Amino acid sequence: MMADHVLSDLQHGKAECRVVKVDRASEVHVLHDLNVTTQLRGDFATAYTEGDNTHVHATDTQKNSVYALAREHGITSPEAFLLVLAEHWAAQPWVTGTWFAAEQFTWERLAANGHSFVRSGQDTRTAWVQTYGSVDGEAFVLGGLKDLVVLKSTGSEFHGFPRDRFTTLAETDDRILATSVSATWRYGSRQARPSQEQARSTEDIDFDAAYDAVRAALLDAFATTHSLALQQTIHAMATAALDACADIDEIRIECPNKHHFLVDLAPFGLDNPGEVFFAADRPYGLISATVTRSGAEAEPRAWVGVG
Ligand SMILES: O=c1[nH]c(=O)c2[nH]c(=O)[nH]c2[nH]1
Repeated sequence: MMADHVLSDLQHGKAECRVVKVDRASEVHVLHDLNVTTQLRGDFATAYTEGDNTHVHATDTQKNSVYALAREHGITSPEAFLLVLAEHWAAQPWVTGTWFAAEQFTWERLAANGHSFVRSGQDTRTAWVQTYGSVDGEAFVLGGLKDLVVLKSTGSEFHGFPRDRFTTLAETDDRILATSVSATWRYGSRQARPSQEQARSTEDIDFDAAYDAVRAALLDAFATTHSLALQQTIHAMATAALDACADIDEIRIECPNKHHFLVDLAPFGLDNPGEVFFAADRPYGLISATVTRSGAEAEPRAWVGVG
């Protein structure tokens, strides 16, 4: 009976290792505050079928590796740190693939001295690295952000949509457009190799500069696009990001449409010329798209397991 069943998609690792690294090279300290998840793929089947753990790299060991490699290699950016983890784990026995994710929280240094900080920014930076094969196999790097909440109080319209017997939505040429942007982008494949030789090419990429350029482009496109639909704004943000950062080949954006409904104040003898809104929290529209640089190849393996 057992032989009829097929075991697949084995992965194990440690979720949400919170690591805070303080660079103390000068009196002006630098903080990196990450939430790291590790996952290994490989020849681990006998742990599942027989409880034989001979090949199982304990999730506790994976957690320890996060802290030890932070000390040995430092943390410059979430992407670079995940590449360090990938290089380490891809070289271990029985590992045929790896998957790492990180969130990075932002701290802003206070003016008083070099070692006091305030958490800043509601949005969170994200990154993923995954590898296929052992040391010289292929690796893919994604960067991103989530919870980037933006709103414009005019410059947004929505009309021309089909009407059927269930349609009640009024057409509008002036509404609030509000959303919480989740964006994930793929760095060009030349950057991503955990082997010694290819690791050098990852040094060519300034992941922090790329992140800053993409985030700024997303915000600028949101603000400056006169929107006829959130779909159009998403497309404008994605193309602006690709134009702003040559290091990325593909970007996925998902946006909830955070509806703001004009309140009918007529029962109170008041007009409402686009001033008083009810901010609904649910249900919300949910709109997404991927835009790939012209001529770049799609890399579905980069996105496996990335929600
Ligand atoms: O920008 C929008 N896109 C839609 O697809 C949609 N659907 C809807 O009801 N309102 C909106 N707004």
